[in-house]
Order: sequence, then C-alpha cells, then structure tokens
Amino acid sequence: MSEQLTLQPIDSVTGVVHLPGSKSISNRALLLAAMAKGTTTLTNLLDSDDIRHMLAALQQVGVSVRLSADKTCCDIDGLAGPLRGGSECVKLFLGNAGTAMRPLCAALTLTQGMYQLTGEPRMEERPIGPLVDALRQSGAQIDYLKNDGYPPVKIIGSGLSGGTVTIDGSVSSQFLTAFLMAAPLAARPTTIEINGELVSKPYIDITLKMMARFGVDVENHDYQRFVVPTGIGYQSPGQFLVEGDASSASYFLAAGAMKGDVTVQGVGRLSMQGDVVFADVLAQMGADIEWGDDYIRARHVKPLQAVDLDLNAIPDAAMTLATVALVAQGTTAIRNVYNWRVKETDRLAAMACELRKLGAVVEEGQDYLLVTPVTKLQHAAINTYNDHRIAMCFSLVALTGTAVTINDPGCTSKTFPDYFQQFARITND
Ligand SMILES: O=C(O)C1=C[C@@H](OP(=O)(O)O)[C@@H](O)[C@H](O)C1
Ligand SMILES: C=C(OP(=O)(O)O)C(=O)O
Repeated sequence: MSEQLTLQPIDSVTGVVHLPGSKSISNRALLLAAMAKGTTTLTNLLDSDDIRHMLAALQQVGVSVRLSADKTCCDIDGLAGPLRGGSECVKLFLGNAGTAMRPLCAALTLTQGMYQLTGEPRMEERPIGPLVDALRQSGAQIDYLKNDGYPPVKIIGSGLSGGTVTIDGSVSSQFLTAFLMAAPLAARPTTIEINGELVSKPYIDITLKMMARFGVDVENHDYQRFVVPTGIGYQSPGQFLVEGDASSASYFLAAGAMKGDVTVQGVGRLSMQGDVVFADVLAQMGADIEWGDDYIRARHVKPLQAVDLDLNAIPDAAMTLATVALVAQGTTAIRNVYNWRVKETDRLAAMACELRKLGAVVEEGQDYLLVTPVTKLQHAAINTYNDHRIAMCFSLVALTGTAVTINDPGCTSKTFPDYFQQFARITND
C-alpha cells in the first residue's frame, strides 16, 4: 500500500513562505539558455521531477550544465543554435512533464539527430497531435510510436522551414509555446495562426516575455496570429532569476484567506505569471490581500463568499478554488476549465469524486465544477491520482475543522517535493 499522510484539524496558519522557483519559468529558461549564445546562470531554479527531466534531456543532447549542490543554481553553456543529436537514436524519458515534452518535441525538429520521446503512462494519454500537425506544416518529420496524436513520438530532425502554419489552440497553450520557442531557429520567419479559442493565454505571455529576455521579440496580434523573426537567434541574458511559483503560492494564499495570515515571498505585482491573479479571486471572496513587488499576503478577515468565475486563464490555480469553496458561503462555480481533463489526470472527474467523499455537494459539468459546502465535512482518504495538485489542494481540508488523509503525498514531487513540510511550517495546532 502506498504511503498516506493524515493532517489533523488546524486552528490557524501564520508565517512567511519562500516559494520554490516557477516550474513554467524554470523549464523555459533551461531550454532557451541551451539554445542561446553564451553562458546563462539561472538562480532559484525549481528542484523537482519536471525540471529534472528537462535537465537530463538537455544533457543527453549535448548541453553542458553545472548544477549547485542544492540544485537551485545552474550554469548552462548555450549552443548558440539548435540542440545536438548523434548518429544514434537518442531516447529521452520525460516523465509527465508537459513543459518538457511539448517544447522539446518542437526544439528537436531543428536538429540533425533522431530521437524517441517517451514518458510515464499518463503522458501517453496527454495529447500532442496539434503540435505535431503544426510542426509538420513547417517540414518536420515526426512519427507516432503507439497511438496517433499521443506520445511516444519519434523525431527525425531536419530543420523547420518557417512560413505560415496553423495551430489548434483550444486544448493546451503548450503547443503554441513549444512552436514559438523553436521558431526563431527556423530557416525563414514563421507566422503562426491560431485555430479555435486559445486557452491558458497568460502562459503565452510568459513565453513571449522570456523569449524577449533571450533576445527575440515576437509580434502578438491579439493571440490570433504571431510573427516570429529568424536570423537573430537567442542571446544569453547572463544572469536570470527564476520567480517563485505562482501556482504553488495558491495553496498558501488560500490557507491564509481561510484561516490566518500568510505571506508568500517570490511572486508579487511584478510577476510574469498569470496565476498571481488567484490572489484577486481570494480578495473577491472576502480575503484581505496585500501586494508587494515580490510578495503577496493573504489574511482572513471575514467569512469567505462563493464566486462564479471563468478561470480558463489560470487552470492550475483554479483547482485550489475547489477546496477553498468548502468554507465559502454559497455555491462556487469554476468555469471553462475543460482542459483539466487532459492534464495529470482527468481533474474534473477526480476533484468531483474526492470532494464528494468529504460530503460536499458537487456538480461536474463537461467544462465546469460547482461546489457547495455542507456544515460539517467528514474525514476521508483522498486519492491523488499521481496528481501533485490534488494532493496540495486537499491539504486545505484540514483548515475546515476536519482531519483529512492524503494518499500518496509524495506525488507533489512533480513540482513541489517538500510541500507538506512547508505547509506544516505555517500551521498552528
Ligand atoms: O506553459 C506552461 O508552463 C503551462 C501551461 C498550462 O497548461 P495548458 O496550456 O495545457 O493549460 C499549465 O496548466 C501548465 O501547468 C503549465
Ligand atoms: C498541468 C500541469 O503540468 P504540465 O506542465 O505537465 O502540463 C500542472 O503542473 O498542473
């Protein structure tokens, strides 16, 4: 039987949490630094499974990386161009890291090598078809090794031609992010047209800001069309500080809003991550929120009220709202989150199932979740489906006056290996 962690009811939470580095920024920074001219020193790099997979893959394709003993500081000697393969087929295992699988799939088409990209069983159920379709329009040779539209894939690098391509933006923004980051090294400039409504838009802002930090400016025509120049190539910015992870911040901010006073250090009003607006959601519910340049403080000052929101822009932090809803007055609606179904697990089904075990009243729609609390929740053992965010979200149940058992708490290693230690540090019981 896998490990379990039982959290007893928590009276209140107080304290300051120094956030680990952002997953989204860490993996983008590593790949951009690898293709850039010059050496980049990354600080506050996240040390977690997703980043480990990206680092290992980069080392397998010719990138020299020097990691500090605590693995949060990293020097990367850029290749001043595409990654490198050998004459043999290189097998890259990428776990369940979407931010490694999708961007590397695009970047490796620029090389002259041959690669197989594989991952955990769940990765084989997470789509990659829209990205492969777009890359093929630019001349890439990619084959599916098992099921059409899904990893594992085989890439025969031969470069990207550039020109105009169309990409489906309705399932994951990571497909567009991946293409954008590869496009500056194509033979000609690329115009990317978006089919369907682009989801998770703020992640594209992260991509564009980071590409700009590495010297490449992309034209964004209202998230419908992007024009990427060639010929400039990526330039190392020298030093690059990775912001704290705004999705990881959501659990601590939620805890403060529910029952105490918590400050997260490492993200604030200057953040490039869309997920910081989760603090505005908490403010709308009645929490007192204070913004600094690189901190956010959340305080409970009165009972929280339910909200009804379209959270397509912040799919990861939106999950946190599902457990905050357990103490809000009224029915909380989390809308337009269809793509929860294609992430670490089917998150709409999983959240609905586990919230019901606690006694909450839940309606699961095709792309929404309605959560209505009950006066007294019941203790339950929460299945986490190998989904770090389910484990972290349900830790908040301990703030409702009910104990909660988290099955397989170690699954937080995807993005936040010591989450439960950090959570324990802010609890007063
Ligand atoms: O680009 C990124 O860094 C991410 C984009 C989002 O995915 P989708 O675009 O698939 O929603 C998010 O859920 C994921 O955790 C990280
Ligand atoms: C969806 C997530 O991960 P990935 O980067 O693998 O898509 C997540 O971290 O919630």
